[in-house]
Amino acid sequence: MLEKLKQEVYEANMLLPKYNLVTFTWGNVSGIDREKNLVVIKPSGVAYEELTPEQMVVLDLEGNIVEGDLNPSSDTATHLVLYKHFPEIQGVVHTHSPWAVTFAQAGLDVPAAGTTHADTFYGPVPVTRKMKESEVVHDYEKQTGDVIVETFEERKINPSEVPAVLVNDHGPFTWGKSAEDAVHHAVVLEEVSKMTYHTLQLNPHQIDMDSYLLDKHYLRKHGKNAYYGQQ
Ligand SMILES: O=C(CO)[C@@H](O)[C@@H](O)COP(=O)(O)O
Repeated sequence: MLEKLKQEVYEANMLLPKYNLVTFTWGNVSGIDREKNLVVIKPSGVAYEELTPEQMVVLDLEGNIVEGDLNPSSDTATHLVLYKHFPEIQGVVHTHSPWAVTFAQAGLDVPAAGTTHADTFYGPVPVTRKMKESEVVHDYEKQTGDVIVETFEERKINPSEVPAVLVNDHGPFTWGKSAEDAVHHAVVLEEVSKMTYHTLQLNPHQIDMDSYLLDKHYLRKHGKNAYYGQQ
């Protein structure tokens, strides 16, 4: 079942070591079939060198395993919350990539500091609030997803325009129109986090780019005015 999606999700997972986004097994990618409402995700704790498409785990949106011999990623419940609340997304990525984690651990947004950022993210990549003890001890992974959704709702951020978040004290989640697209956003987030960290060292003032430049760079690649199609 879902052999094509399993292959796509497997290939997207293998992009994480290719782009140096994971150490050991600190990351996972999933994809969804929106017609069947089934999610395919990396199994928990399996080394990338040993990963195969057949090992991908299939679940329904309530987290019931439909197919697979291995345990799904421990972050599965967070992925499921994102699929339920952001209906336009088809892939989700979680990593512990170091520059994005640096901002998450500092409890800071990644500000929109230049055009590299603006080509992909239409504004700062937000950091969530810290999680409460009750949220950590009970249903931690689902509550992680809930805190991400809360952040986008409270700050009125469109998840299609900013397809990434930093979970406070933890790390990045990204999403996209496919599993591969979500990995693309994870790569860009890591690169802009690194650049912005260094920019802040050189000049901690006036780091936010002008809104007209943000508009120019984001809108020429995305939305109805995109002149060379959707990215
Ligand atoms: O967030 C964490 C650990 O803090 C997990 O994403 C990471 O260890 C990967 O777990 P899985 O192997 O996907 O279960």
